[in-house]
Amino acid sequence: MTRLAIIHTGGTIASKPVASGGVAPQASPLDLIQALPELGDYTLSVHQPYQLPSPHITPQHMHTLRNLVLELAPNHDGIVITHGTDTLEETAFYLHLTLREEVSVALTGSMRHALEPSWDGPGNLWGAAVAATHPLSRGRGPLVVFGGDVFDARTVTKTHSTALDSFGGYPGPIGRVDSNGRGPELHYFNKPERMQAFDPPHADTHVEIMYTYAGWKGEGVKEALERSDGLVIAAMGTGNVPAEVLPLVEGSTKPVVIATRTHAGPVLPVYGYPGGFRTLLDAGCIPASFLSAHKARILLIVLLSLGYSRAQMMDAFKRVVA
Ligand SMILES: NC(=O)C[C@H](N)C(=O)O
Repeated sequence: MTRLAIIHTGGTIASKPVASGGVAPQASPLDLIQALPELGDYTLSVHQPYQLPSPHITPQHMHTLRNLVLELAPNHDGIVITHGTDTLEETAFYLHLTLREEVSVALTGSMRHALEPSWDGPGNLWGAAVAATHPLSRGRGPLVVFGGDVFDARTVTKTHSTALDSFGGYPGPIGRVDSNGRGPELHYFNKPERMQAFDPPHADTHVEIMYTYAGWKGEGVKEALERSDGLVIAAMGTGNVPAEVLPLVEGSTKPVVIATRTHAGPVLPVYGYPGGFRTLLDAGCIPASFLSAHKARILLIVLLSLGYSRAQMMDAFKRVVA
């Protein structure tokens, strides 16, 4: 039988109402497993390194998870990780950066909890189990499976705060898993680009994100650079910031990465006015390419923990989005 490991980390898929009000991740992993009889087709091993709402997940939790995946991979045909949806894409990207593509991992979660009439947990778990163990998935790196869509970990993002179909991203899904009435059918349209896996010793470097807005004069940049190991700025458009921000990052000894706050597209050195991305490049900033600010932060954490120089960081950011 196909050997499947399920790693439960919390999130709405593991949540139920709590006495203090609202819902929180408190359910036993067995509740979810029992809700999906199809898991009887697999030899299962069940793991729960922590049980957290995903806003409580830190990069160090991601690193623990990555080590657990490495431990389980040799004895399983696929690994599913259940996770809260709020930071699922950050964990998926950490795994994308730190696992070799042969390791078959699929992350999933749910938008409704088990006591709501439309609980999407079992269906999403089923899709993730099919994708994680399917021979066609091998070599595609960590995947995110949600509502039948299969996404690669680099481009996927949460696009809606409540809808069941809450994951998307640019350019979109790379595959689709459905039931044909007798069993699963998985199709791929695309293969994610991969790179060599980084092997960071830990993930506890401190990187902050600042978000640009019209009229920002760079309040907080100096303090953020003082207390952190590096900074990511979610800049406007192709990577531009108000003129006042330029002198604050110029010649910084800490790495400053520039991403775009738009939902898709790269940063590019088009504009040469003060604060235009061309001037930020001249000031020593590192382009995040197509990465969102929160994914650029994950990559910067990995590179800092490896002790990369600024030139090596520039190169790594280029290669992650080849
Ligand atoms: N749908 C969810 O899982 C959201 C939840 N707040 C979490 O990320 O843990």
